[in-house]
Amino acid sequence: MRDCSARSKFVRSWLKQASRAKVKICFALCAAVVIFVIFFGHCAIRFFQELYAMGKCPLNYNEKLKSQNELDSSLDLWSRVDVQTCTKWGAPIMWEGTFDPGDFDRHHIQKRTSVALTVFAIGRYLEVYLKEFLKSAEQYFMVELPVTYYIFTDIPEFVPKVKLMKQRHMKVIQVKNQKRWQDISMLRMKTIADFIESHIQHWHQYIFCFDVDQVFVGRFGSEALGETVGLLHAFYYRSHVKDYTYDRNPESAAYMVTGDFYYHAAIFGGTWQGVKNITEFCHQGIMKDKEKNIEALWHDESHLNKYFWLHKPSKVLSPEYCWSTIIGFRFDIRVHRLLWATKFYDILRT
Ligand SMILES: CC(=O)N[C@H]1[C@@H](OP(=O)(O)OP(=O)(O)OC[C@H]2O[C@@H](n3ccc(=O)[nH]c3=O)[C@H](O)[C@@H]2O)O[C@H](CO)[C@H](O)[C@@H]1O
Ligand SMILES: [Mn+2]
Repeated sequence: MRDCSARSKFVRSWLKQASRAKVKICFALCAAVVIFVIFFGHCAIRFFQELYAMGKCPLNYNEKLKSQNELDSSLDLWSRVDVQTCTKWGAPIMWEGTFDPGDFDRHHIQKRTSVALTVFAIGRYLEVYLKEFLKSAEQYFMVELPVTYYIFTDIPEFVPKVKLMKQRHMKVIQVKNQKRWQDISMLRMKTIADFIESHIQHWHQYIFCFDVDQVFVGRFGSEALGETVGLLHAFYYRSHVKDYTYDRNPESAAYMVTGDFYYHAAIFGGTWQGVKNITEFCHQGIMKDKEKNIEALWHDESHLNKYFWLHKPSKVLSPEYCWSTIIGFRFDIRVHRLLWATKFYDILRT
């Protein structure tokens, strides 16, 4: 009897000690996670984000896209099973490994494709970013094709001289500066729409519109060309749709409840007709908001997201096409094609 009660006493005290040890281990683990998150901040959160699966291409295994465009239907979508390689409406999402760069280049050289690149460098953005942007574009942007850079600036005389390759041209267009950086960013839509009407439609089949605060570091080639082209935002391509930062104000023309992806406005493109539709739509939305004295959460980007929700892009670029090293290493980003430059908002923005 006595033996039995001594044993149960021993077991109880052992259990007590074990549960105390468990509590201590749990506490230590929680503290480690909190310290990791505090010290590595956003990086820690983004590290865990990679574990969140992207959507799935709705085709059967090894099936090709059913596109009228022979190049899209030749894409090897199943060479990348770690990422989403097509959208639910059948547009390709361009990832390293899914396309043959030579096929696209040969096709566009034969079609005599000519590309316009628009970039705005207003105020201090001109001296800080434009030279590196242009120099790197000469190395990596559609190098097999004729390209004209259209540079919109308030101080044309400060545009840097950059040596251009054969078939490459540069034109500088003077525009007014604006009091607020938000207006500089938003007014680009109107300026681009007008310029397509007055000039680009007569000279180029395709146009790509870029932010200036970025640098090309790898091929950004003719595989990116399509009717309308949107870019997956590097910070959100593995986020849940409810975490996308769409405009949530029902009063705004950019208001969205849900969507397909979160697109980054630092790059968009397409045929001149496609980009004219995009930029006119965004400008009209921006003006409707101005009449109500409101502004969408992420300005032109919120309106661009609304456009691509209502009118699906015919091609989507993976975040390889505009990566931010702040996010850190990701297994699915096999090449960097363009990188965000360092942002100096406090000294650059008006
Ligand atoms: C992380 C982040 O905050 N992203 C938002 C921010 O992008 P960004 O922080 O990338 O915006 P940004 O400062 O690069 O401005 C957009 C572009 O407008 C031009 N520019 C702008 C200001 C200026 O004084 N001079 C000039 O030339 C320039 O080409 C620049 O690249 O703002 C955009 C406004 O559309 C979008 O809302 C983006 O989601
Ligand atoms: Mn930018």
